[in-house]
Amino acid sequence: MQRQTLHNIRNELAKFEGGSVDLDLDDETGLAILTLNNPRRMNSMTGKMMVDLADCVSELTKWSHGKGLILKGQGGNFCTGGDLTFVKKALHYGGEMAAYQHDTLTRLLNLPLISVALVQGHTLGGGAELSTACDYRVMSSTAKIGFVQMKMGLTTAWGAATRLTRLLGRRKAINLLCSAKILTARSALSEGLADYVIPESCDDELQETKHWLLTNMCSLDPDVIQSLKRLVVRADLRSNSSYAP
Ligand SMILES: CCC(=O)SCCNC(=O)CCNC(=O)[C@H](O)C(C)(C)COP(=O)(O)OP(=O)(O)OC[C@H]1O[C@@H](n2cnc3c(N)ncnc32)[C@H](O)[C@@H]1OP(=O)(O)O
Repeated sequence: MQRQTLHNIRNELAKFEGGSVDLDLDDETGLAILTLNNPRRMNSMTGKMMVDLADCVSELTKWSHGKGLILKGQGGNFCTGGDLTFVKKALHYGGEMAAYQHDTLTRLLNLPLISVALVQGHTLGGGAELSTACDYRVMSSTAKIGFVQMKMGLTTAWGAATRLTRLLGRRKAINLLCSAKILTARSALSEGLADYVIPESCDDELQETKHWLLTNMCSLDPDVIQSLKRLVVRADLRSNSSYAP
């Protein structure tokens, strides 16, 4: 989509206030923490949060010290999708909102950083979609995740149908999207949607996720990691060139 069009959508979305998306860069570890911050509404996303997220992703593209990124929610839940108060007011703007989120989440997934969604508490609808815009999903043992949009008569709108199909294959993607079932962390792990379930005994899940990322994927220099991720993105785009965007 044209940058000018995205710019116009951005100006409209910014009018729907509430919450924020906050970015913390740590040059020493090379890890960035991206936090969805609307905890009274379970970190569901307002228009302003969509704009914040787009800005954070743009800032991350310029971060030369970066190796990894953890996307999380504030206060024990990841995200319950679109903020329904905002979504109801912006129903006439659904197509534009979807295009804007699609652009942001594609840029997020293709960042030259290894990204992990720390899935805690409720992760529903658009929240489940957001989690698929990361390379990996680490889940709290009590977390639940579900693509529940169809219960509201909606399809996924933030690109998850494409990303889930790439991640799990057609059969599993269709099943998760068309059943709207809500998976426990254990079921998500066995389906291949989650990559690691944090042990119940853990008392600092963010620290555990940082450790998992640093030891498994981010032990090399930032230059090497960023180059490898770019190669993987290029290979993925080439092998999926027949997909609609
Ligand atoms: C883009 C399209 C989409 O994302 S479609 C999917 C939209 N999301 C949903 O349908 C989830 C809606 N929320 C729920 O079903 C429940 O809140 C769930 C997550 C099951 C939690 O239930 P429970 O533990 O009883 O908490 P609760 O309902 O009292 O919620 C606490 C406060 O959070 C709010 N909240 C939660 N999710 C949203 C949301 N998506 N948009 C706006 N507000 C949300 C609730 O309204 C509640 O607020 P309040 O305390 O009543 O002021």
